[in-house]
Amino acid sequence: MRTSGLSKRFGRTVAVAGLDLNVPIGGVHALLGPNGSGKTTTLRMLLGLVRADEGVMELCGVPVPERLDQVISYVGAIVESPKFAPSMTLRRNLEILAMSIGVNRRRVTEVLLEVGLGGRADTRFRQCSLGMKQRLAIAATLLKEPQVLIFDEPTNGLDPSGIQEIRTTIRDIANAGRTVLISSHLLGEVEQVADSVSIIGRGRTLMEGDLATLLSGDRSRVVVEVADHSLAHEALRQAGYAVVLSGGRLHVTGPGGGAIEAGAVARVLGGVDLWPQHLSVERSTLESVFLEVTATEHLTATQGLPRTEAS
Ligand SMILES: Nc1ncnc2c1ncn2[C@@H]1O[C@H](COP(=O)(O)OP(=O)(O)OP(=O)(O)O)[C@@H](O)[C@H]1O
Repeated sequence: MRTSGLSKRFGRTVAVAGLDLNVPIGGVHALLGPNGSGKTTTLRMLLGLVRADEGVMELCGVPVPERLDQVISYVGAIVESPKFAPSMTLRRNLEILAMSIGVNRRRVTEVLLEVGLGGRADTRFRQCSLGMKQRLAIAATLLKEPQVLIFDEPTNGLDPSGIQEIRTTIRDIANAGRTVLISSHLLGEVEQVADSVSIIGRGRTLMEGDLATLLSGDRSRVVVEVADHSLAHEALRQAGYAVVLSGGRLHVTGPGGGAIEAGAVARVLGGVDLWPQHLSVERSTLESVFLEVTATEHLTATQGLPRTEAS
């Protein structure tokens, strides 16, 4: 899946602003962004539910929406809550759906097993927990044996055990060789389930890549506390570091987010006669990467700053 320069406005609201997205084949890819950053609109455009103003998109290797009809049967999606009959069992709900889309009834048992509902097939829909209902929705998308699954905020509104169930289900689907694209604003959830991630903010891609690489040692940062933030900030910036002030401390990352060494940071500060009261190295978590890239975005947007900085 791919988008390039994808844009969409709703009246005066810019929902998606030149979004470039590359979703690898296989595994779980997460579109991660704050509320209103354009995740749902992007998924809806990929599925032909909303028309893009500009840009190009590819789904399963073909341009969409132009040739969506050729690939839509390879794609299963949940972008809004599907409707099921409350008084019918899970199996019956899926059987009716299977008949309506020309899928053999035998497939119903398979998909129930795939989402871990094999033992609950005869439970009525209205007696199910929210987590089970969401797994049924996922089972419905699997009926056609799609290569690609697209789930918008799949754990929205679920309790911790429901979230855990969906996470396991999504992992199982990806482990079976399918590509799963999910949107989420929940960092912890994404960190536990995704293989790769696109961090988006205000309709644009801020960072994208393999999760393990994003969190690797190269992206660790040095946290320092000094008497004069402005002087330290300027000296570090001139030495090529990116600096964000947070919680009264400077968070320093290497040029372009590259490798950073605490000793080198201390030398720069010593060069302007600043001796840190605190200096530590922090390994990256998805939360720290997310805060770093979205802080840059916020500062750039609100203060017109040309690069990662705060004072
Ligand atoms: N149909 C619409 N009409 C008008 N504005 C819309 C419409 N759909 C989305 N928007 C606006 O576009 C922006 C992006 O919304 P979108 O739902 O794509 O973001 P999101 O990242 O999915 O957010 P959330 O996590 O809250 O679902 C928001 O400002 C939203 O209010």
